[in-house]
Amino acid sequence: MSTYTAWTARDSVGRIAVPRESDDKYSRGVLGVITGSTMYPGAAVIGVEAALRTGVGMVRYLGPERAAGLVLQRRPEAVTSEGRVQAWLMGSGMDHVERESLAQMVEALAQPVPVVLDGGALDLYDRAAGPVIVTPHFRELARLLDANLADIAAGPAVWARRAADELGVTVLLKGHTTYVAGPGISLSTASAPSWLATAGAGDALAGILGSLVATHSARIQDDPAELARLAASAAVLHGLAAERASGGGPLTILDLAAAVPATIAALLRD
Ligand SMILES: NC(=O)C1=CN([C@@H]2O[C@H](COP(=O)(O)OP(=O)(O)OC[C@H]3O[C@@H](n4cnc5c(N)ncnc54)[C@H](OP(=O)(O)O)[C@@H]3O)[C@@H](O)[C@H]2O)[C@@H](O)CC1
Ligand SMILES: Nc1ncnc2c1ncn2[C@@H]1O[C@H](COP(=O)(O)OP(=O)(O)O)[C@@H](O)[C@H]1O
Repeated sequence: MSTYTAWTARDSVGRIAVPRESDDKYSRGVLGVITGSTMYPGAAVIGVEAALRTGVGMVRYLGPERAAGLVLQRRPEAVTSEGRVQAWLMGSGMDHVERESLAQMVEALAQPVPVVLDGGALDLYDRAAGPVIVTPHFRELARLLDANLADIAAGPAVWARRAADELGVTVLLKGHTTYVAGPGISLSTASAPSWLATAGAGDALAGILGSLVATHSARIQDDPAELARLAASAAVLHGLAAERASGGGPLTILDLAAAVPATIAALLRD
């Protein structure tokens, strides 16, 4: 039996790193990003956009050339040179079989920093030297565990917990309700409108989470359960930004990303 604690907007406020006077771009945290592919470059653009909108010192984007060009066109703030990072985000918009960035991902995974594994990089969890969070939807979790999709859809809370225990990582299982299971911790949140069921929504969540992880890298090393709290906070932010972008109607994912700064400002104010 898995008992989940509801994670709220109020709980999430403490997971937003507000810069101090003494901060610079490096001390705030640098997120390394290896996402997108020649086939799906849009996922890279969305993830980087969402990460920057969430507030991080720098994004280093190291994905395929076509995606890098589009990322830079949209976000010239992104840096495409290698260098030190406080966390990695990888896999969104990547085919899990034909991974053109596999060598870069394996090299990055050898670094002992926290890593967010999404989409086509989920199964690389056992190659990571640092703390890992995986962010599957139902179908991806079924593939990862070699389980039945219908069983997962019928009991996502139980399956998120089971996946965390079996794989030895923190799991964020996506859906109308998001379930997060980590070491000794199970959290759930359902702050998102169903308008969020649109392509690219998961890529934005991964970017928001990457940003929160990069700005709390040291805290995660000290307390492994912190990764779950950050993940639940990312899902809350994602849901509230979706609500703001939607206003009761349809939304696009870049509108969601654009709504993240005001969502954070409102959370910090209230
Ligand atoms: N902006 C970007 O760059 C974005 C890029 N993205 C990336 O795109 C890639 C390919 O995504 P995709 O959904 O096309 O994957 P695909 O393996 O064909 O199908 C997976 C399953 O879905 C089902 N299914 C599909 N269509 C269906 C339908 N009309 N109606 C009902 N079912 C349908 C289909 O079921 P089947 O047809 O087999 O019954 C299959 O089992 C992926 O790598 C993702 O990361 C996303 O992150 C979004 C934003
Ligand atoms: N019906 C829904 N209500 C609320 N949120 C949803 C709903 N369906 C999907 N979502 C959210 O949208 C996102 C979809 O992620 P994902 O399936 O990875 O999409 P994509 O691959 O298109 O980016 C997740 O954050 C999920 O929680």
